Amino acid sequence: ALEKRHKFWETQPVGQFKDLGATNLPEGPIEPATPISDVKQEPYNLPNLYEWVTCDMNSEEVCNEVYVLLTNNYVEDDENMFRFNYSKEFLHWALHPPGYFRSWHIGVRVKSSKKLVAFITGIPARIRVRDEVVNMAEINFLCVHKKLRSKRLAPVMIKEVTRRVHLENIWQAGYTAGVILPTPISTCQYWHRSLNPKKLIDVGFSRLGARMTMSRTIKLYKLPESTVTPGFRKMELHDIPAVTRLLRNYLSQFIVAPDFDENDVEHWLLPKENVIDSYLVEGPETQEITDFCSFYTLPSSILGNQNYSTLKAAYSYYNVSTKTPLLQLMNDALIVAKRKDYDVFNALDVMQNECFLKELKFGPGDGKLHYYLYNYRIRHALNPSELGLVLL
Ligand SMILES: CCCCCCCCCCCCCC(=O)CSCCNC(=O)CCNC(=O)[C@H](O)C(C)(C)COP(=O)(O)OP(=O)(O)OC[C@H]1O[C@@H](n2cnc3c(N)ncnc32)[C@H](O)[C@@H]1OP(=O)(O)O
Ligand SMILES: CN(C)Cc1n[nH]c2ccc(-c3ccc(F)cc3OCCn3ccnc3)cc12
Repeated sequence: ALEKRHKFWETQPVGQFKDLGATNLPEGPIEPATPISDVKQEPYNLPNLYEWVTCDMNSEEVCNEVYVLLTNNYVEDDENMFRFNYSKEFLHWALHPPGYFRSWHIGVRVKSSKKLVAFITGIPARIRVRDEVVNMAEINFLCVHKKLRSKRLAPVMIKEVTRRVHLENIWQAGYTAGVILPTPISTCQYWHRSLNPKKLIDVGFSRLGARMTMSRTIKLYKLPESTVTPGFRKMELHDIPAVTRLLRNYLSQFIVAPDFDENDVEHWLLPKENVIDSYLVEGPETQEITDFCSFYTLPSSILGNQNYSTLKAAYSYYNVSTKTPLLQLMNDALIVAKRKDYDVFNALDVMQNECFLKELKFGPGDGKLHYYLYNYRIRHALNPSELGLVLL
């Protein structure tokens, strides 16, 4: 990463690789906020053929155009065998949290054909860094059509979303990526737990272990039909206050974590079919909520396989254990995911996930996920276990 020139990122208020050794730089904002009147009022220039469009994700038609762009042009694994296939319901959920700004859902169209060829989004989020709660934008879904790659469109998209975020008097952002950019605040490993090993091997996601037969592999990953924890049930509307208390308390131990209130918990954690699943453990006598686990649904398209077109994947989201061992709680999450026909359960090594990954038969993924803050310096990179933030 040191010899690589980052012509765009070297111009941005982010930790720079050249500053890696320096320990005298203060933690916190890199550039000060400016008066809104000093923010560039008009959009950045796009190449002539293209125009900006604000995407109303409440419009079925626009949401579908975004869905089609991402389905064909969004993130692939390193071997280009799979591509994220976020559903329309998922995109609607991901982009409409409390206080969202439609102006932060930014598209680029071809002027003549009106075809959507690029996209980038921001959503507002209160993120605590140590004991500072910072109003940030979470940036996601940056996508340039495969035919328009390597034309330096991404820097323009990034500058435009930055400008629109600044207009709302927000000066920091958080984002994650599979690529190394100046400069990660933490680098996490992702892990996969097979639920449908036969399909995973058929599509090339997994390989049959040495000295393993298919039937031995199926038996290795077998799970019980029903969950084992007494009082384990789906989260419901009336659980929001208790889940908020439980989650806020749990997340307070991490250096970087969302500062969720009840409105945020209602949006991000109340179950939504095929989008977000949340379960909790309610004590028998006291009705006290002692534990919580959640996962989101993000399928991947399987590129070039005759028998299957989609991998149904669950991604570990926020989990809290105060009474039920995290190992047992997450095993119940696996049991639920298997029963709901997921092929694989994914998790990052963030928070306390390290403690269950190996024991629950997760295998390491083939890449890393890097976490970034924009215009906010962290003196030392964090261990994944110091991160309490999961981005979609
Ligand atoms: C205060 C508010 C602040 C808000 C903004 C905060 C910052 C938000 C930042 C965004 C966070 C997004 C988070 C997110 O969405 C989750 S990460 C997923 C990103 N999307 C994909 O991987 C989809 C498939 N790939 C593409 O669509 C294109 O390859 C993209 C569009 C990725 C790059 O298009 P391209 O045609 O391949 O490339 P050029 O246009 O020629 O541009 C090359 C320049 O772009 C830099 N680049 C490449 N990938 C990047 C990435 N993932 N983040 C940031 N920068 C990235 C690259 O280093 C180079 O700059 P450098 O020369 O300096 O090295
Ligand atoms: C987080 N969010 C910003 C999407 C995103 N962008 N870039 C990424 C790179 C890796 C992961 C990731 C995160 C957790 C995980 F268990 C597996 C992952 O990727 C596997 C490789 N892969 C990529 C596409 N299909 C399969 C997500 C992302």
